[in-house]
Amino acid sequence: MQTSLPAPSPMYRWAILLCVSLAMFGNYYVYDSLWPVVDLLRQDPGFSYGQIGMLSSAYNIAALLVLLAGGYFIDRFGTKKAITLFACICLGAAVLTVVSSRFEVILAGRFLLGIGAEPLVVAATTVLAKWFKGKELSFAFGINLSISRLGSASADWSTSFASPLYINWQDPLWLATAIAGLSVTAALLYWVLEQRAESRYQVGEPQAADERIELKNLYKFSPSYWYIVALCVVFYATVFPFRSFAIDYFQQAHGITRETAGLLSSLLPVAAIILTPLFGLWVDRVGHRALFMAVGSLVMLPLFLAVTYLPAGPDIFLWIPLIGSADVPLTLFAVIFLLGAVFSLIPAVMWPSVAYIVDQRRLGSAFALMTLCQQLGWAVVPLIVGALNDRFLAGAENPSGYAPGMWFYTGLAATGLWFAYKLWHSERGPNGLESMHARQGGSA
Ligand SMILES: C[C@H](NC(=O)[C@@H](N)CCCCN)C(=O)O
Repeated sequence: MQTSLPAPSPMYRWAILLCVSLAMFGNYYVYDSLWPVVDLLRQDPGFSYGQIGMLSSAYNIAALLVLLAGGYFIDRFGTKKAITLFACICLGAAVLTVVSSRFEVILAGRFLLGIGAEPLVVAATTVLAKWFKGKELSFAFGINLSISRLGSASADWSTSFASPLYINWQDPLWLATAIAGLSVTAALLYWVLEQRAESRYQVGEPQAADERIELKNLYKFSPSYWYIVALCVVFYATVFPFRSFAIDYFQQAHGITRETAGLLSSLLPVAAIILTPLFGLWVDRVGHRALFMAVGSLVMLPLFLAVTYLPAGPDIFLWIPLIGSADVPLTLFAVIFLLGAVFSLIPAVMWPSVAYIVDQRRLGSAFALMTLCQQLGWAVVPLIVGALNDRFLAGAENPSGYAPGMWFYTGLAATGLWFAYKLWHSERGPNGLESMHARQGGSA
């Protein structure tokens, strides 16, 4: 066992965080770069909405197929090789998506992106857990997530800052390909830093050479892990699909314009960019991770019914610097702002919590399994909500037709609250997740 090496300096750890976050920025940018060219894809290659839907699903199907193997690869071959390989796959996917107008080629590009991008998220989370556990893990994860979400937001904003490219569908995707190149560069820099650290510093928990974990034990986890996974599934199965339907919902059910609806909806990632690291910093200081997750779930619980049944209230002036401004109904603003706060709080606490309850050697597998379960919920819920909206004839003439979908989201949020409570209940002891925070060294 190597225990005599010093711990890395804070500067070194933040350099690692920066490289990994830049790789994630590119990852999120490439994923979201397709949505602003949807209308151009419909005009020139002439794709249908059904085909666009397939481009979206191809990513999730690929992720479902590859995640467990991806987690194994990370734990078996290490994060240096994993991050670099997955970033290269994302770059290959970006190229494949842009080189041809043939639907099958673009579909293959999005499928390949699912193979690289989701395991890249898992590998990045594993790196942060290794380098920051017991220090400022939630804060570091929050910074990483903010930079990732900035990638998503930048893809949306590229319609403004790169507007000359939007004369055809390919040029914006070439920009995305260049940004995927930045991801690969950041991954290689991370490799160099990690390699250098191996001979100089003790990073993470010391491991004996013969401590390699057996494949059959790789996916055996405690009940607390499964409570976190269950919360993850219902949380993302609520927030991601709600976000997909939000702009249309605001237009149809609340009679606001597309521009205002878009601005309102963008409040969610914008709030997350700002608040996620702050919540991370807070939870690192005070611990009580399970309690924070329960509070987040509780805040989320009434939001979908509030947006359905509360009066719209007076208009307030919403201004997002560099993006735009509009008058928005107070109730919608309050609901989206609170949802944005929950979208910052729960991820900032939930993902790092796994690092405190799972053995470091199995973290890649643990994150991969959690992400796989997340994909399932995220894939199924939009189908259910879409079917409910169709069944109850939701639309501008019948806004109450959206209510069953909103009740469904509320049911999911209640289920999330239940799992957060179960987690809190099982982690209350002196060695539980509740008592771990940075000042204590944060180790289990
Ligand atoms: C950290 C978490 N990541 C995920 O949920 C990923 N599986 C999905 C990434 C989506 C890429 N646009 C998050 O983003 O909250």
